[in-house]
Amino acid sequence: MAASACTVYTTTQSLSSISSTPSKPLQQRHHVLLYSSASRRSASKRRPCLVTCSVGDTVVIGLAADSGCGKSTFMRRLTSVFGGAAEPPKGGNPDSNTLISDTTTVICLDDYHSLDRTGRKEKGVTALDPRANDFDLMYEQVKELKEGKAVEKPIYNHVTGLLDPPELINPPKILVIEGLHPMFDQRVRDLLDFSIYLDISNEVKFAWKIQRDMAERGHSLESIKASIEARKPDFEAYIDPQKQYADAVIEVLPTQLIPGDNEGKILRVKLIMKEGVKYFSPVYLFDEGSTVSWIPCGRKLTCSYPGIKFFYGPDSYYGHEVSVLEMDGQFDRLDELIYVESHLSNLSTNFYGEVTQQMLKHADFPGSNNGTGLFQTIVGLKIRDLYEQITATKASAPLQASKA
Ligand SMILES: Nc1ncnc2c1ncn2[C@@H]1O[C@H](COP(=O)(O)OP(=O)(O)OP(=O)(O)O)[C@@H](O)[C@H]1O
Ligand SMILES: O=C(CO)[C@H](O)[C@H](O)COP(=O)(O)O
Repeated sequence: MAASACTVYTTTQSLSSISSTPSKPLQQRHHVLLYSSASRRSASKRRPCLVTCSVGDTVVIGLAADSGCGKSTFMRRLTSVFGGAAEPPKGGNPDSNTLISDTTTVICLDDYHSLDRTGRKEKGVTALDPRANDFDLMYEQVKELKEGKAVEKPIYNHVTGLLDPPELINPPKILVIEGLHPMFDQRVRDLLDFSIYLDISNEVKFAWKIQRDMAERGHSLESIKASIEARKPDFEAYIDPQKQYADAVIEVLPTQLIPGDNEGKILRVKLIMKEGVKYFSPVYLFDEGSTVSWIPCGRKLTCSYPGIKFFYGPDSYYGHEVSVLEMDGQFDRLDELIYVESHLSNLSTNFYGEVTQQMLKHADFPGSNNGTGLFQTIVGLKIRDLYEQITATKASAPLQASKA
């Protein structure tokens, strides 16, 4: 990685001298944030790095999905690929949505809600509606972080439904912005080095919501149905269209191995990978560019009913050339995944069996026995590879320039 340490700033140094002048005063754009004016003022300031920071080295990843679609689980798999645990900022707001590890910082875009729960109710808008979100601030802060500058990011408190005073976010090596709208605003989209969309079909979303909200949160079946229905129009208008911009889409559908199944327990999962994306080369099964249908069950892979079926082939997705890897069914024995792994190529692993090792390490995470866990792990490894390629390119750039 390029060892381009930036200036060590002091807290007394004028902020305007170290950050570009915004097009309009930040205070003006904050008028709908509901926390106190003192904390609002501090949110509008960008605090410089207090120790050292790297300039423009932050790789930015976008992860879009509706609520309850597995973003947190995916993030836990991703941060694990880089090693070390991800934790909320130390000594900060206990209801912070941010997760920090040695390499990654994951920020939740719910923190850019410009209307709190009451505000949304009064205005009759959902959190999915762009009018309930501050895209100007999101753009400015993601840009600042990408440029190696620290920001004071607001916090949306899911416990109280209020906007809490902001928290300091230092520029990490990898910034993940996860939530409802990472690809909605073109300015934010253009800052992303890689983007992922978790596309959970309505049937599966419903099954997962029931599992979680009935078992863990005590909601009734009727209230879950009502909340899904209420979100649908805005989901279709503002969230779902973002998948056309994603570099990788993980699509989760009911199985086709059991006709008429609507339990949502056995899943058909597709990994849709865009061709021609810089620093990203799609994974393939057996032979790159061919169309392959594969049932691995037999002597080397234990499969109980209804078995496992893989598919791989080229396709078109929103007018883009893509490669699709699909897995229908679930593993009986996770250690046998090595057999499947050995038939996949371009996995960007550091050693043979790394995918299987990662999956075994997190066998207790939801989706570990099916394509959701497998493809999330693979995308995590591809992101590590992308990060390593970007930083290697940056590190060699001054060398190339000095040779010229
Ligand atoms: N791959 C999976 N297989 C089965 N169930 C899953 C899977 N991923 C997530 N779930 C279910 O969905 C629930 C929500 O998952 P998770 O917390 O990762 O989603 P989220 O998108 O971060 O949710 P939220 O935005 O509401 O915080 C889990 O508790 C689990 O019940
Ligand atoms: O879609 C969501 C993203 O997670 C939430 O519903 C949104 O952030 C509002 O949160 P809450 O329901 O806690 O007020």
